[in-house]
Amino acid sequence: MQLKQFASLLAVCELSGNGNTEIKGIQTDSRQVQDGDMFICLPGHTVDGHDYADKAVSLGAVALVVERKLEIDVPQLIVSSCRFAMAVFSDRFFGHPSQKLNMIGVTGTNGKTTTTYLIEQILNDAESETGLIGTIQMRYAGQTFPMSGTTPEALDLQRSLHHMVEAGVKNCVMEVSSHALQQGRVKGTEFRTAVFTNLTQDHLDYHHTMEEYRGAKSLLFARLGNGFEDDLHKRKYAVLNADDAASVYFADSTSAEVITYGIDANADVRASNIKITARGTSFHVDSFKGSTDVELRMVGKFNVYNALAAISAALLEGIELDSIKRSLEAIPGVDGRVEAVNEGQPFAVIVDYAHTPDGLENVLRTVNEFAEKEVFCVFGCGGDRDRTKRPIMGQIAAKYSDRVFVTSDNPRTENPDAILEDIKQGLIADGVPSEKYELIVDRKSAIKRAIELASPGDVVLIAGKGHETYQIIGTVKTDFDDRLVAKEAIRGITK
Ligand SMILES: CC(=O)N[C@H]1[C@@H](OP(=O)(O)OP(=O)(O)OC[C@H]2O[C@@H](n3ccc(=O)[nH]c3=O)[C@H](O)[C@@H]2O)O[C@H](CO)[C@@H](O)[C@@H]1O[C@H](C)C(=O)N[C@@H](C)C(=O)N[C@H](CCC(=O)O)C(=O)O
Ligand SMILES: Nc1ncnc2c1ncn2[C@@H]1O[C@H](COP(=O)(O)OP(=O)(O)OP(=O)(O)O)[C@@H](O)[C@H]1O
Ligand SMILES: N[C@H](CCC[C@H](N)C(=O)O)C(=O)O
Ligand SMILES: [Mg+2]
Repeated sequence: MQLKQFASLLAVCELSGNGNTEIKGIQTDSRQVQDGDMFICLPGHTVDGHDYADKAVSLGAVALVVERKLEIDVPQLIVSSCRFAMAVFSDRFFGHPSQKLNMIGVTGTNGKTTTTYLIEQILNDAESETGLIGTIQMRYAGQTFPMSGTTPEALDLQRSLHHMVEAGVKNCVMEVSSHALQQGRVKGTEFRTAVFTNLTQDHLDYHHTMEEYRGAKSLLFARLGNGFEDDLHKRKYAVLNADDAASVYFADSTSAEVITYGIDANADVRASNIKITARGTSFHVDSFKGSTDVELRMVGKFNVYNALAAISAALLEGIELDSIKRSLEAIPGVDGRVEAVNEGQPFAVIVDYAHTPDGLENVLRTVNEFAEKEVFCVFGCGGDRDRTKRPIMGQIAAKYSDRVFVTSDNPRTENPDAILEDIKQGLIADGVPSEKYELIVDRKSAIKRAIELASPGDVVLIAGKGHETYQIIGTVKTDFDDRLVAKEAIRGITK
């Protein structure tokens, strides 16, 4: 594609230099630039991409996209927003891939990864080749790719969607984070269905207030378009959680047809007769396409919500309820979500990714349902992230556990002890007796200590890092896997 063709995609775009310059690829990271690339200078939260333009050119960039003209002798497109230009250019360069895929986006504070996994499985079982993008990985057509975050930047996203199209993928189910929505990472991506899981506190470091956070999430629904089509396959849907108050706001934000799911409130897809055991969760579901009973192998009432969201999205794809039921019942669970660690010890050890107040409360309520004796909770909170959730999570841990081991999550560039102190403030405010909790900054020691103190019939919940196989302390990422650390600790006591 030539530079002038990119220029023609925007109303406000000044072309400086040779418009016939051939563009072989697009890059936003100077370190990745190859010969013939166009380099887009993104003004970031920490550094400004404009400062890396020289480096990009020295590595072979033949054109720049900038918000202010740079004194570099190379053709440039001067635009008002490089982020917006990135979305438009990437979508066009890769041939509008989202229009060739059936896109299902899932947003919400908790449950996105789980819900996308359920939808992926149901669609794949129905022989509709499906790609997945989210926190744990990206995968399609038998290949898996690691992810550095939950939702990729527009450029990486459009490139990946293009590869999916080339690989013959038909559907793509992806997690859409509030950061992504706010930063326009999914601008240019056409979704057929947008699914909302729930809205509870998280990310207030970034979105400042719950209203702002909700506003970011609403963009997914607002951008759906109306999809008032005779052709069923072109219609658009908003799948909303009837039991979450934010759904009313999202229903107002969208022109698409709204399908609701829930347990308490009346809904188009509704569960009843929920039974939770240590091995799974069963429920009855009534939907606009019939009724059935489902036996999930995943525990927790929250997983009923995730299953209902997946059932709703799958029914909209025309998949039979019986087939959906079979797929859901076959799913063993999602990596690092209520994952049992079993080395033959006489107590349960559960690793879970709960890293928000609501997530922690849900998982603790769940383990309390099957704990024969005491519940021990090992958890921490991530550094350089929402600080206000820390004392609240401390209070929740103390409320639903018999013993709490406050430790480090990913401290990142914050002082790990200071994070533990923030959590402790919640415990003090609630008058939790000091014998009930310990502050152990080293996560491995905290896990070891909880496992050493556990007695037969107890449950040790290790929350916050789930599938993560690393720990970030400062800017250094080292290998760390809660499941492996727990196994090692169990072997230590059973030797
Ligand atoms: C706040 C935020 O979202 N930050 C993201 C953002 O970083 P940034 O704006 O700070 O970028 P920057 O480092 O200032 O760089 C600006 C530009 O200069 C370029 N650069 C930089 C250095 C260099 O040598 N050469 C160069 O060209 C960069 O490639 C970039 O284009 O753009 C980066 C590149 O895409 C992301 O990696 C980074 O995610 C950071 C690591 C992050 O932690 N993001 C989290 C908060 C996040 O987005 N999380 C959500 C999940 C949340 C949920 O649970 O719901 C997610 O979707 O992952
Ligand atoms: N529907 C739900 N409601 C509340 N909590 C949930 C729900 N589903 C999962 N959880 C809790 O949240 C944790 C994370 O679940 P999951 O990874 O599916 O969420 P996510 O939205 O993808 O998270 P992230 O924002 O990190 O991508 C789980 O380990 C569980 O403790
Ligand atoms: N997607 C979440 C993941 C948090 C996981 C937790 N282990 C942490 O590092 O804080 C976030 O970016 O806030
Ligand atoms: Mg996720």
